[in-house]
Amino acid sequence: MLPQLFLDRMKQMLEEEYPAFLNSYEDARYQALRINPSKTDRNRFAEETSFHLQPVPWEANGFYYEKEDQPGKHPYHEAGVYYIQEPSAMAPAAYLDAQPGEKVLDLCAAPGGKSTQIAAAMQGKGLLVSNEIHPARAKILSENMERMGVKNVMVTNESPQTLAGMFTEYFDRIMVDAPCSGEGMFRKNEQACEEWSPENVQICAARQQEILACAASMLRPGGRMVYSTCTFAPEENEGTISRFLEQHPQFHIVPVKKYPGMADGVAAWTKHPAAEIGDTIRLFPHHLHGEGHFVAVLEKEGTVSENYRGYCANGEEKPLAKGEAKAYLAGLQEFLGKIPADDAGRLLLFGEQLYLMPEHMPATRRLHVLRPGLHLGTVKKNRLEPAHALALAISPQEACHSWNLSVDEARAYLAGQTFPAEGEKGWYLITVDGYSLGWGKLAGSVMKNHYPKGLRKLL
Ligand SMILES: C[S@@+](CC[C@H](N)C(=O)[O-])C[C@H]1O[C@@H](n2cnc3c(N)ncnc32)[C@H](O)[C@@H]1O
Repeated sequence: MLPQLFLDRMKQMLEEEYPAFLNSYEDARYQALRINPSKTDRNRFAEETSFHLQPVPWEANGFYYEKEDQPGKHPYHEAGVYYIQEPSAMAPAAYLDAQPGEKVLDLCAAPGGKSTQIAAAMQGKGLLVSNEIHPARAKILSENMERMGVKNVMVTNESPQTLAGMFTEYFDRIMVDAPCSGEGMFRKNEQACEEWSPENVQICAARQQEILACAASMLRPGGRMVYSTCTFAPEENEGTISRFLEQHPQFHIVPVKKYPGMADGVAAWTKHPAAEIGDTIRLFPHHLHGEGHFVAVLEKEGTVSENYRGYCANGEEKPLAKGEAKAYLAGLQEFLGKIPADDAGRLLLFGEQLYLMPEHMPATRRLHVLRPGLHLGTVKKNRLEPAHALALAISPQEACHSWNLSVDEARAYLAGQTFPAEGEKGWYLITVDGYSLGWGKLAGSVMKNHYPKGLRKLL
């Protein structure tokens, strides 16, 4: 049941459009997935798959699918070939327009829809800091980054305030997908509906102001910040952005291309609207194929020189010294083919865990870091055991040995089964139709299953 006070306010806001808005709650919701370009080519995938895909206009890798397709139950999902994401929720990261080689922060990142989308745009180059304040959600975020095979991400579990104390004018781009009252997700998420109240809208708006102030100080001059919510409440959208611009005059709203069905932010819905508030974007379910969302693209005045670095109180993390790294590089060669020279100089030992750091990764001390780059392996009795994350980040050509499975065989592998196999003994990258899934270890004609126990499932 939709809250009456919410409906009253929507009626006041939408006037003659209100019946169409209300009717949209009768329709089935649109479902979509985003193809992972580090694993497959979107055009080839769209042609070859049995899923019924139709493009999402605002995200090149985004496709609507039909209910019967059930992409979440296919082994390709576990292989990170795609990420299931609400179509409107693909708009903010598309507008962030992150580039390979940049330093990007996703401040409110769990479960990782926007972070995995930003990572795709960065093509493994540069530094992505994906942060989530809630520990349990940060863990899910970290697992999703792993599944999508992201190499250049540092996953942190911090408050925006702690990060703002560490980084000053450091990031080229920042995504603020703020916690909000979730009105746009009422159809998807009944809990959001039950927790809604006018008081909570006010609480969310105040929190958004604090988060945005932290983000503002971490963005470099000339940098881009995207603010988004999944609520219709003007206080949290036009209101939050207008107040932010009043307090941060060095920022302005960037006018961006709007796709058919996207509407303008509305000045009349807030008391002291910023001059260009109409350049923000409203997504309504009665105008386009997706749920309710709001997006504002902001830029900070100024320019920086080419070798600009920004300030990080921690400085850069130091990699393992050449001599020490040598033994680990030798260990890696038991399951990885060649290691590029650039990568060999960025190894990091975190307890018994070996990582490949993103370029210029901040030092991890005084930060809660769940993933300082790509997890390569675990040191066990002077040997190196390959990490699950590594399997998902490489192609069969990069592994010493690989073993391909059909979709049905992959289902059995994901459930934890071993299978008969012949070949040289050792570690094998297990793939489904050529897409990496995990590791197996061949000994005595049996491929032992090394798919992580915590992730095993019956699809
Ligand atoms: C809309 S969700 C993020 C969704 C995510 N960007 C995605 O695309 O998958 C907002 C996130 O903000 C987090 N959050 C809650 N309170 C916060 C705060 N005070 N500061 C920063 N983040 C907060 C929530 O835990 C939640 O994960």
